[in-house]
Amino acid sequence: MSDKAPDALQARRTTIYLLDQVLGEGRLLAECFAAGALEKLQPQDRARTQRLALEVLRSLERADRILQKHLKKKPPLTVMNALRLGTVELCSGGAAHGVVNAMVTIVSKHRRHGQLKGMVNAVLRKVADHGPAEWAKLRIPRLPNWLRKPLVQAWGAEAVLGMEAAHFAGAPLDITAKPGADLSVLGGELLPTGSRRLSDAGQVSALPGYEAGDWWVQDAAAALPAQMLDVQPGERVLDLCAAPGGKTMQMAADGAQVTAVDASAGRMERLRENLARTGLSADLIVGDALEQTGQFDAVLLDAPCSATGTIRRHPDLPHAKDGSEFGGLIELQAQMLAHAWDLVKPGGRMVFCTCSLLPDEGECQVEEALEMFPDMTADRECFDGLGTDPAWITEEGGLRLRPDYWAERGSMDGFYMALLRKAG
Ligand SMILES: C[S@@+](CC[C@H](N)C(=O)[O-])C[C@H]1O[C@@H](n2cnc3c(N)ncnc32)[C@H](O)[C@@H]1O
Repeated sequence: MSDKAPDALQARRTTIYLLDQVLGEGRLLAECFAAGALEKLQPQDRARTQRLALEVLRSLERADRILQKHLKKKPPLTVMNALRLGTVELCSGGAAHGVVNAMVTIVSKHRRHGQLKGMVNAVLRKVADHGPAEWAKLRIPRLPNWLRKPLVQAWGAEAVLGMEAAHFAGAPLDITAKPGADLSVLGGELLPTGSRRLSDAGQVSALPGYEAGDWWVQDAAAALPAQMLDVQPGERVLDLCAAPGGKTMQMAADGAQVTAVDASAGRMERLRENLARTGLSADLIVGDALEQTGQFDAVLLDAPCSATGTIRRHPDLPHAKDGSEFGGLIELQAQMLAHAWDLVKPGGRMVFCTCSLLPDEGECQVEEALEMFPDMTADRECFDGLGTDPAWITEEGGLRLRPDYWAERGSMDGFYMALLRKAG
C-alpha cells in the first residue's frame, strides 16, 4: 500500500471497531487481536491502532466529560466511539482539520448511521475549539465502581487514587536480561530489583539484543516470583500456567530443568517462540494444571486471575469486565494451589502468585492454604536482597505489590506472591 491517507483512516476505523468490541461486547483487546482484528493493517498502522485504542480507553472518562456538554443525547455506540477517538486525538495535539474530516468520513460511510455525520462534524468542531484547554483540568480518570469499591476497601482511597494515576500514565518497558547479558547499551534505568526500565522504547523487536535473545519483556513485578523461587542448576521445576513464558525463561536461564504447563495451545506457541529466540529450553505440556502429576523440587504457580494488576498495560480490562467472573477464578486458584502443593516434594518449595490487586486472589488464598496444610510455612527471608521494600511484606508472609508503589520511577504492576516451604 502506498497511499498514506487511506491507511490512517483504516487505522482509525479499526480503532473504533476495537472500542465497539470492548465497550459493547465486553471483549478484551487481546481477544480481538488473537481473532485477527489487526491482520489487514500494515505494521505502522497496527502500531497506531493499538496506541489509539489504548489512549482512548485510558482517557475515556475525560473524553466523555468533554463530549457530554455538546451532546443532547448519547448517539449509537459506534458513533460515540468515533466522537471519543476524535476528542482524544484533538485534545492530545491532533490537527483539527484532519481529525474532524477523518471522523466525518468514517461515520458518513456507516450503513446505518451515515446521517449522523453532520452531528459528528458540529460536535468535533466545538471540541477542537475548547477541548484541548479543558482536557488538562479534568481529573485523572477513575476506575469503574465495581472495581473501585473493593480496592478502596482493601487499600484505602488515597492508594486507589495513586493506582489510577499509574493506570492513566501507562507503563514503561521493563526488561529481564539473560544471565551474563550486558544491557547497558539499551540505556534506561536499572531498577533495585534487577529489571532494566526503558521509558521511551519504540519498537521492541528493533532494540539491540532482541534478535539475539539476550533479554525479554517482563514487568519488574512479574520478574520477582521466579527470583523468590531461586532455582538451582539441575533442579526439577514445574511451571504451572506458564505461557507466554517470562518466568519459564528466567528459571531455564538459571539452569533448572523446567516443565512448563499451560492450557492454551495458542499461548504455548508464544512460549515456544520465546524459548527459540532466547536459545533456552524447557519441556512443554499443553494441558490442565489440575491434571499434572509427579514430584518436583520446586513449583511455580502463576494462577489465572482477574489480572487487575495489569491495568496500566491493559486499560480495556475495567471496561470489558464487570467482576462477575472473579468468583469462579478465586475457586480455581484455591484448587490449583492445593493440587500444586501435592506436586512439591517433601523439603521442596512453591511460589504462588497472581497479577491481581484483590486480596481474595492473593493474601486470602495463602492465609487459607497455611491453615489447611500443616506442612506449609511462608518464607519471609526470601525477600532479603530482592530490592523490594520491607513494608510490602504482608501479615501472612507474602509480598504485595501495587501500581501506586514506585510512582516516581514509573510504577509497577499489581502482584501478589508468596514462597511456601514444605516440611521435609
Ligand atoms: C497469568 S498467565 C501466566 C503468565 C506466565 N506465567 C508468564 O510468566 O508468562 C495465566 C495462564 O494460565 C493459563 N491457564 C488458565 N487455566 C489453566 C489451567 N486450568 N491449566 C493450565 N493453565 C491454565 C492461561 O492460559 C494463561 O496463560
